Amino acid sequence: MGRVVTLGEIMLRLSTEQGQRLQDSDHFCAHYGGGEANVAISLANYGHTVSFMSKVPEHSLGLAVEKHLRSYGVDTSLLLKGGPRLGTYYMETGIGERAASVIYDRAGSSFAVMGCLEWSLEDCFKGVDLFHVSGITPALSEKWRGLTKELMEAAKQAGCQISFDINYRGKLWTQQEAGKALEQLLPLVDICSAGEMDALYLLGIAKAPETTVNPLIYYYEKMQERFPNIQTFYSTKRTVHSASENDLQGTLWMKDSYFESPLHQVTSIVDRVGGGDAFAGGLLHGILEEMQPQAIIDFATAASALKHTIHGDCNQFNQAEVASFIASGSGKIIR
Ligand SMILES: O=C(O)C(=O)C[C@H](O)[C@H](O)CO
Repeated sequence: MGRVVTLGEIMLRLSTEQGQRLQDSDHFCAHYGGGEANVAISLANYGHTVSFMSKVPEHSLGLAVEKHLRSYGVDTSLLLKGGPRLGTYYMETGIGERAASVIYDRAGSSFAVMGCLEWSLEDCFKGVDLFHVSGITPALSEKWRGLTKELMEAAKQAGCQISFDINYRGKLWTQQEAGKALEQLLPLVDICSAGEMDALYLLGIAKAPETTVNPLIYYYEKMQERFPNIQTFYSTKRTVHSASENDLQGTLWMKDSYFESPLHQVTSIVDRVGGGDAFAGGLLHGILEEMQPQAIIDFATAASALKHTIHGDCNQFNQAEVASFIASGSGKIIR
């Protein structure tokens, strides 16, 4: 089992009941979530030793976040307390033809307004195998662009592998801002979640020629040419039939070869937020456990499919449960 640190913002999510509009709701379901916190929880579920680096206010909501993380076995010794507020987001839950929609209320949060690194970096990364970050953090402020890079450099110097999920959030920054930041950050990365849209719109890679048999392989190769330090790329291919029915397939570029999982026909989706984080968590688990590439992508995709059956942002299945879901062939899998 590995030792992992993830960094990012965690928020209170308030979501409507299915069939309700946000403006008409008189009650909400409360969950806590954030891309990198969700990955931390997945990895802790699989038995890794995981710490989550963030900052939350010193009041009941900060305490609730701490309890949430600890309930999944995530170490909170790097969770700083203080600052003005906890970021929040509202979700109008989707159903059928109507997709879910999100409103962020996170400006000025304790994490977003951090102006310097308040951790002792030597202690953070000593003995740590993997440091996981996502593009959500540098999107929060100009300051965080620099701080993210400093943290990645410190982790790298301490011998950690660096995992980065591009996780582009158009509500937080423009494609130009993201592209510029990625040029700075990706040279430090070993494992990267990036797909066709990221290659085209953030990294400025030209569209694959019409004759390309598998454009994704083309984009993975082009991204690796640009950032040869990145040995592993991964992403999901999702076909959305409705808010409650998606086809999901995981893809992986590793050891200069392409792997893809069986196609999962995910129906009766309860909550797809965090599906990508469950996928990343499964992928990183496979890498930490030195599984074969095909087994890694199968595990990660199955973990993501399972997450879609659970309310809230985080994956709540352990290693044995994901493995038995794969073994039973349950769910609709097309091979
Ligand atoms: O959108 C964000 O910034 C979040 O971190 C909220 C969710 O937890 C995240 O989108 C799930 O990937």
